[in-house]
Amino acid sequence: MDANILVLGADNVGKSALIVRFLTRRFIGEYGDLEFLYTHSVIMDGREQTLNVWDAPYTQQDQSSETMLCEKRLQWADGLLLVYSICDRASFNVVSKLVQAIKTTKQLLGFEKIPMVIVGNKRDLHHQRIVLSEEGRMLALSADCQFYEVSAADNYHSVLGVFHGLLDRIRESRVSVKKLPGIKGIVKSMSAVFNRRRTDSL
Ligand SMILES: Nc1nc2c(ncn2[C@@H]2O[C@H](COP(=O)(O)OP(=O)(O)OP(=O)(O)O)[C@@H](O)[C@H]2O)c(=O)[nH]1
Repeated sequence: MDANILVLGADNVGKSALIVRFLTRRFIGEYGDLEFLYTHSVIMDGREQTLNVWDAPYTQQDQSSETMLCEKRLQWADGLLLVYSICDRASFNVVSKLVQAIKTTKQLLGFEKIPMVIVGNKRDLHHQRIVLSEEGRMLALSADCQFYEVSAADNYHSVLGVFHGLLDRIRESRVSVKKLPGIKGIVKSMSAVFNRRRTDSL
């Protein structure tokens, strides 16, 4: 399975840190503020898979648009990772706004539901915590997605869990789309019934 993962969130919440931790197991401290598209092969369930991870900045245009901010990005993405910092209330508000904007964009453009996870990063800074875990959990519940609190600085395995959780959801969504019969499937099953009748009556 190949997958495109779009990482969204306010500045300085640790988007690059999470991606670099996942891809290299390392936390290097400073990442610059460039926009990056990372392509990486991982072995999951014994199979090689290609992941494209887009570290997308939160632009002026995103901030001014309530609805269509993500149109092109949503078209590209198979899964979304929305990140805030537990020490930064404004970054949590950005994720709430993104959830709303994604919902509206999907409704307006008739997109399929895109698998998504919400991540509260910088868990190691619990003494500076401003956003309660409960608030993150409630937001994820309202967005019908999974919620994680992690520290890109402290813990590789929890970051790995975030990406694997999202990849599982992407895989599940592909299976459920395949299960829908679609028009071809319906025609196929109807002709199977008619053919059986015809052969039965011979
Ligand atoms: N204590 C702590 N610091 C972190 C953690 N994750 C990232 N940081 C720090 O937070 C700062 C911002 O991290 P980045 O990964 O550059 O954040 P970003 O969201 O990609 O930021 P932009 O490039 O501005 O969009 C850096 O100084 C990181 O070292 C974390 O889990 N804990």
